[in-house]
Amino acid sequence: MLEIKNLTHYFKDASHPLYQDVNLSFEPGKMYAVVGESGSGKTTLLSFLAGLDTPKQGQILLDGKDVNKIGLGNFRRDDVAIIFQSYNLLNYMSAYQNVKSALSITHSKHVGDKNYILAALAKVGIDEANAMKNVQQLSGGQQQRVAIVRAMLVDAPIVAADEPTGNLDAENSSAIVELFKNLTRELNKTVIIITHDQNVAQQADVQIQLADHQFKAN
Ligand SMILES: Nc1ncnc2c1ncn2[C@@H]1O[C@H](COP(=O)(O)OP(=O)(O)OP(=O)(O)O)[C@@H](O)[C@H]1O
Repeated sequence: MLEIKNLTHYFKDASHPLYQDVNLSFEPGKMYAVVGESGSGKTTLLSFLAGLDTPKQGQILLDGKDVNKIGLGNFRRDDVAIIFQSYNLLNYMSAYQNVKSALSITHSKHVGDKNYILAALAKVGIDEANAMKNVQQLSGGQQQRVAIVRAMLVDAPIVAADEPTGNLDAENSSAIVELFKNLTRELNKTVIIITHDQNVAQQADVQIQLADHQFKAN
């Protein structure tokens, strides 16, 4: 379980904190949507949960262990996979090679298992012919499906996504979130998505609203 304990953060002025003494837990097998007005601190929160930055006060714990004790480098490599709005696939490679190289970097036991990778891509609607094409020949929705498979198949228990449907139309975006949700349960991941899209947020198991220096989960 991923936990936030007594988190307080401000950038310049301690008397105007972005968050003040907040606590929150994220369970495996659940998808969380982080929502809030522009400037409410969604991206900053994700940067703490993904080990990219450290809050001024408080702790981020994974299974009871402070991520600073795990080491932020180790935490980022072993425990977190990140998905970006712009997919961030390696654009000189095929979909298959993109997933395979992520499994290789993270020393996954599935790295040599071509059928395993192709089956995962097929499940999200990328057939073998598309899996072997250069990713630049795929549509935006298809590329985001590849990015999701890539993040979900590595062993990391946490998947963090910043506006993963920001570049997609409503239909594609709903399909992508449904896919996320199914994979979250199937692979027992903790998935945390920042979104401005109310429809996306409503598909999550838990919505976390950032407002007035606090987090409200419902
Ligand atoms: N490195 C920084 N130095 C100073 N202020 C920062 C820094 N990063 C973010 N901020 C400020 O902290 C606040 C929260 O920023 P953050 O990007 O987390 O908000 P957000 O909710 O993700 O916004 P948006 O929806 O517009 O992306 C903003 O007022 C921003 O200007």
